[in-house]
Amino acid sequence: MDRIRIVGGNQLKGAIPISGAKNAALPLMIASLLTDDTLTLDNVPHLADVEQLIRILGNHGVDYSVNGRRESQGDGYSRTIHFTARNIVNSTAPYELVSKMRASFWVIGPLLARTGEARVSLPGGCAIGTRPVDLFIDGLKALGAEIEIDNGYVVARAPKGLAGGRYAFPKVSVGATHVLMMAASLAKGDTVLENAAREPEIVNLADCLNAMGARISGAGTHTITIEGVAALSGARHRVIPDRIETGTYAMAVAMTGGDVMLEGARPDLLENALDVISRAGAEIQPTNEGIRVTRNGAGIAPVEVTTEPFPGFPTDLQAQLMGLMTMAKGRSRITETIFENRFMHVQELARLGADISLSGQTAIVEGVSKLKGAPVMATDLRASVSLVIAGLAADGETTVNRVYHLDRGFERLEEKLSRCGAAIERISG
Ligand SMILES: CC(=O)N[C@H]1[C@@H](OP(=O)(O)OP(=O)(O)OC[C@H]2O[C@@H](n3ccc(=O)[nH]c3=O)[C@H](O)[C@@H]2O)O[C@H](CO)[C@@H](O)[C@@H]1O
Ligand SMILES: C=C(OP(=O)(O)O)C(=O)O
Repeated sequence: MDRIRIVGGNQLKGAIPISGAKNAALPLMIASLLTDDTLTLDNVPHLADVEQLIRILGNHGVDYSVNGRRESQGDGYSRTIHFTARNIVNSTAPYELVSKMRASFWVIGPLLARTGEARVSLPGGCAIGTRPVDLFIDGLKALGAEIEIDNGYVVARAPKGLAGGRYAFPKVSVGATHVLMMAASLAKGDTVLENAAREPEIVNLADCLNAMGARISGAGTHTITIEGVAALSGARHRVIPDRIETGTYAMAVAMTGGDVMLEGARPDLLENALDVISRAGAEIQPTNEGIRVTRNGAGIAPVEVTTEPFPGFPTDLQAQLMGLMTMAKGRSRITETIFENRFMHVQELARLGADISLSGQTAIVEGVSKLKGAPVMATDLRASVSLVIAGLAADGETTVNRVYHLDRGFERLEEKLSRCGAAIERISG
């Protein structure tokens, strides 16, 4: 199993290219199930989750080629992939595939809309929380689907097709908003989604669906309206830059000090997080090339932050912020409101010398003047990169184990950081 070895203490200086967003690429790839035409996606990141979803879509009959070839592009960076679902050969998504990646549950919307039936395994819980699917079920029922749970599978049927409807989410859900937007695009009549998620990835998907012929308005606001159409066509669409990767590297620079250009990053995708990072003492400068992050001289200032749906501070940056705050000059408070169990990095950060206590859903971080390298274990995707951030500033050597978590969502992390002067390497095997 691969590990990441870091010797802390180097400042970061240089440029980091920001990859296409994992959380935008996944729903866009799933949208290819909605048409028998080719959907071409540019800027698809080279990540374990993307490779896994390619396998899952293949099970339903989606063929793909990468820049005209079936294999990945040599350099391993974000690439163009063509997806074609000429026929849906299988509307069952089995447990073995769905359990490996939660977002694969989202195939339920397009499969049901296109074929009138879908049998998708319940994804089960995951390290960060129980993550139920009740909102997907209630939302699809509002579009006329008949749904039952059978043997661990959600079995959804709409023999005469889906019909437009109104659904008000009792709680904001990114995944359920993606799924209902896709399903409603092929329903008969109009759909209104209230209290919809407003994340940039929702807007990216709506733009792509509209390019395929859908009629969606209001994406990015609380209320999304979808006029159903009889069929969707192919399109070419670009995956937005990864705002979580952007925020992660900005925090890494805030942690080590230095001067890094985050190439291709879009400040409008993470205003709240950038504000927090500048309150912590880093200088954030949007430019034509991306976002320049610098921190010279002054130390890290403590902050009080609560995670919220977009445009609030993202839960996917909570662990990284905690890594940064371990060395702040004072006490920080970080409250997690999205997932009930997203604090597993606390124990691992403590192994590096961090002083963190938990009070319910709030972590109280007393900044320390020094961290000391140690072997640590990644427990989930964002937790793993919080350990990298801490390791970059810790004295001596930190080894991050279970790097497969990191590979789900960070393209060539060790290469991007070592090019900026970090002493970081992957140890294979
Ligand atoms: C692949 C992807 O894009 N993943 C992101 C997506 O996950 P995901 O789409 O799974 O997250 P949701 O927005 O759905 O979850 C938000 C909250 O709603 C709850 N919930 C959700 C659905 C449901 O049917 N019932 C229910 O109770 C969840 O357990 C959670 O507490 O948004 C999360 C919140 O920004 C991010 O952390 C994830 O990185
Ligand atoms: C939690 C995440 O992903 P997923 O929803 O796929 O678990 C994430 O990207 O941080």
